[in-house]
Amino acid sequence: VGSDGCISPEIARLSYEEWRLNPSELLFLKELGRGQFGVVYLGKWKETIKVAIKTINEGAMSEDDFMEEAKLMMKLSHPKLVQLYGVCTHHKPLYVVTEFMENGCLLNYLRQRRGKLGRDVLLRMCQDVCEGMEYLERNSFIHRDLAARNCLVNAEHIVKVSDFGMARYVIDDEYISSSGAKFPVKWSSPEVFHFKKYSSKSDIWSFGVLMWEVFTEGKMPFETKSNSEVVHEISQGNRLYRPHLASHPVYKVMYSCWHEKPEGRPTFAELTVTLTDLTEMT
Ligand SMILES: CS(=O)(=O)c1ccc(C(=O)Nc2cccc(-c3cn4ccnc4c(Nc4ccc(C(=O)N5CCOCC5)cc4)n3)c2)cc1
Repeated sequence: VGSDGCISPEIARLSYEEWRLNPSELLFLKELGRGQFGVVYLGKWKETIKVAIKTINEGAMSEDDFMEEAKLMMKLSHPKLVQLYGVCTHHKPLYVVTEFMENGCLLNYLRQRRGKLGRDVLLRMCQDVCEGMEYLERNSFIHRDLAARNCLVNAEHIVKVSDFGMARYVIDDEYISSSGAKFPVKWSSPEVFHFKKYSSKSDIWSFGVLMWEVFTEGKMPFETKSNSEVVHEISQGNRLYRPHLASHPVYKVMYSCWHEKPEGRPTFAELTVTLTDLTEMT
């Protein structure tokens, strides 16, 4: 931890010297929205670099546990992961500073552009997410809340995975308890909504639902059903329908992610190959 109380990685992409995240070097420009932990701002760092600054409301996050994990999270670096630049523990609220993504979250992006995105673009978005997730799988890092709302789109319309692992630090019983209103049941595999047994194979289930979100251009899965009705449906073997924009080969891929047994589902490494083959085919 630096003298200013900030843990900060070297930001290799931006420069070669060690960058220290000093709160006095952060400039808040405008509010981007409200996240799970608090307000998210567009900011500038050292007057030049655009960043996203997530303020962490007191009581919203298990901060000590997060700080421990942050050191590892900063080492995770991949073109399809939203890069964590640093954390400022100098004062309250805590700031989590990441790479800025100009086009906001994937879910809103899909809804804003409904009817305007070709199937090839939708498939490439799924590939972007799959590449980021394959890197996490390779590093034995489980996301725990993969969904279109937790992916972001940059100025080049590249989709990146965000908030990986952050679900572990949320302090909100409605979100933590599998019977809570905010628990992401519609993105959860059976072993997760029954036993909270998280793995890269439960991330695969969520990825299948994310593919469904992409190919329905941002619809809510099981739109008319409550969480408990979804648990019943899935336990009966029922699954999400084929979106109109999804070809049968594309639907086969997302459907393979919803095998009842984790071992019956593909890995992200296998999915990146399958999705690339699909691109060459169509
Ligand atoms: C449950 S969990 O997994 O722990 C968890 C989930 C989510 C969060 C969280 O921070 N969410 C959250 C909420 C708001 C903004 C963010 C958020 C985070 N970011 C990180 C990098 N970039 C961004 C960004 N960019 C945006 C957002 C909105 C716009 C915008 O105004 N647009 C309007 C015009 O069209 C283009 C878009 C533009 C850029 N928004 C993140 C935190 C934790």
